[in-house]
Amino acid sequence: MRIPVHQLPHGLGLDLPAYATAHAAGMDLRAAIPEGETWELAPGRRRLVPTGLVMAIPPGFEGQVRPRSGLALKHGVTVLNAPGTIDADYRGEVQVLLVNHGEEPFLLRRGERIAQLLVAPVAAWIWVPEPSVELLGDTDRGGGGYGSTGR
Ligand SMILES: O=c1ccn([C@H]2C[C@H](O)[C@@H](COP(=O)(O)OP(=O)(O)OP(=O)(O)O)O2)c(=O)[nH]1
Repeated sequence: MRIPVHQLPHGLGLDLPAYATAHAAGMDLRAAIPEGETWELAPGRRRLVPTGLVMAIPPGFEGQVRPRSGLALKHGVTVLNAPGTIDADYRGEVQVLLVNHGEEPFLLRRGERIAQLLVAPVAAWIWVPEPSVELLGDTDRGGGGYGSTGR
C-alpha cells in the first residue's frame, strides 16, 4: 500500500514515519520543530506539535494518531485527543496534540518521536431508520450495559 506524502520545508531532513520492527502496527511520527529550539511542555499543558507532513491517505482508510507508550510511562506525555483522526481528504499538515500529565516539564526537540500513525480501513455506512426498537432485533444483551454482566 502506498501513501503519497509531501514534506513541508520545516520537515525536510526528518525521516518519514517508519515501522520500527517488521510487524509494528504504527509508524513513529517525528516533531518538526525548528533545529536548535527546545519546546517545553509544562505539567498540565498541551501543545500542537507539527510533523511537517501532508499526506493523501487513500479513500476507504483513515490515519490514527496514537500515543507512544514509552512517553506516557516515563513522562506522562500522551496524545490528548487519542486517537486523532486523519481523514482521507485532509490536505493540511498532520499535527500531534500532546499533553503533559506528568509532574515535570517535558522538553521536546526536533526529530523526537512523539506519536505513532496507524493507517486503518474504514467503512462508509448509511443509516436505515426503523419505526420501532423491536425491528432492530432481539439479542441476549438487550439493553444491558455498564457492568450488567458482573464485575
Ligand atoms: O490529531 C489530529 C487530529 C486531526 N488532524 C487533522 C486531520 C483531520 O482530518 C483534521 C480534522 O480533524 P477532526 O475531524 O478531528 O477535527 P474537528 O475538530 O472535528 O474539526 P473539523 O471541523 O475541521 O473536522 O485535522 C491532525 O492533524 N491531527
